[in-house]
Amino acid sequence: MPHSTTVLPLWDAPHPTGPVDATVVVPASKSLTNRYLLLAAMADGPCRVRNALVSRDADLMVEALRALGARIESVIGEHGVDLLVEPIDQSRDLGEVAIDCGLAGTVMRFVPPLAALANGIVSFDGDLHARLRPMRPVIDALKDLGVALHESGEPGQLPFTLTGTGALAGGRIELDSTESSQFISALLLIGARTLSGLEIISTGDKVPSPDHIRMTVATLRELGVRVDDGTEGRWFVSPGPIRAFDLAMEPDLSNAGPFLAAALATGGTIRIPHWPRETTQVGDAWRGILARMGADVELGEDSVLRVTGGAQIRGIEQDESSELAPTLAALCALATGESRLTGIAHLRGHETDRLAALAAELNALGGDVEETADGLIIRPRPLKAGTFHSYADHRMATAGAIVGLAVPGIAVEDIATTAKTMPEFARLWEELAATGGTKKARG
Ligand SMILES: O=C(O)C1=C[C@@H](OP(=O)(O)O)[C@@H](O)[C@H](O)C1
Ligand SMILES: C=C(OP(=O)(O)O)C(=O)O
Repeated sequence: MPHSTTVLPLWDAPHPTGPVDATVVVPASKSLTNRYLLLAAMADGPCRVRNALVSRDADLMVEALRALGARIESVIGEHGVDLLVEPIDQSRDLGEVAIDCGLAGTVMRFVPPLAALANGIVSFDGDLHARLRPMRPVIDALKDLGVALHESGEPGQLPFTLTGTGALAGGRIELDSTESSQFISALLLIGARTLSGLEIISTGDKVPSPDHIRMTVATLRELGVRVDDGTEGRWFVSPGPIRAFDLAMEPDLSNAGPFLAAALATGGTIRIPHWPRETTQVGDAWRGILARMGADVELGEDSVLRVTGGAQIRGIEQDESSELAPTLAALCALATGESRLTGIAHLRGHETDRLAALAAELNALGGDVEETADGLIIRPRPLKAGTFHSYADHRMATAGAIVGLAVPGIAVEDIATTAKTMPEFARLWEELAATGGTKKARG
């Protein structure tokens, strides 16, 4: 998809004149917050989601669940915002409700199966870019489960309307999840609330972002749901209650990525407190990735992750970097050797076609980025000043900010798009950059 022709504001990416040295408190995980919110709406009692993410995607989830009858109240908690959730009463007649999915994959994929369990006529739509994101496997799975669903836009995409009858029988669903792990997660999340449970079979060659499916399974098990994932490409969720909970959300380790990248891009040090010692978040992979790229990485007893960049950034070969890929690609463009990112063909169906967008933007600045069938080959070249377009994609905007640390004169279009998962990004980034010294920056 070409970048927007609408004139969007430009943000002068901060270009520190020396190494940064900062501690950054990263807001809560989108993937965890939106999973726990959805599960709270189906739980067997009131729940508390502590230190919840407050961002566009999380707000859209809250509004979607409220539209389906959940009562959600926001209170100030010990470490941030806590959300108190009273579950949905499936027998209550909702009438007709409309749900705005924005550009949130977790809302557009996870909420329709929940709506099928509620009692009402529920329509779904989202941003213009959202209408391009694949939805076919969720739509077909719901139809296979007997849900009346009318596609009112392009086939297999938003918008559509379904009629929930307050119950789903369950059964066996086959679906091709090559384009997103969220199709499988969406069904796993509601499986326990169907009458006979759900058997989910993945028919595609591979399931992308497998860490996110493991996160879904772990979250369900934590709340007492029985999930059999013993056979590759098959899951069975037993019917049963979802236990009410009171749990705190971890910081978003994927969103920690751009800040950690700043240590490498400037040869400085970044500390991220509250780094979980055990986690299902894909972002924990930063520790290994950044060490392989030449950084000193240490997770202290105090749960602070400290990353210090070296004199150079090493190129890397990385498979299945999932939502980490845009951040990684920006860092690879600043490296001294070639990088190959593989196993990320499905990024073409993310907020934008990320493979095309990254290649276009880095090459426009003088880079040498080649799109392959399933990823990117990035050969470092000296980059020049210019505009980095965001394509309504928060991770494109943060990739532009990373390039701006090393290259003077980068203007990032629509930095506000980072509100999808981190509304405070520009402020935190400016504070981080201000810790740079006065020596001339590399690049
Ligand atoms: O389930 C989730 O929370 C997510 C799954 C992944 O989606 P894909 O499988 O489409 O990559 C990831 O990229 C997205 O940011 C969040
Ligand atoms: C792919 C992403 O988001 P979504 O949850 O909208 O799929 C992402 O945040 O990188």
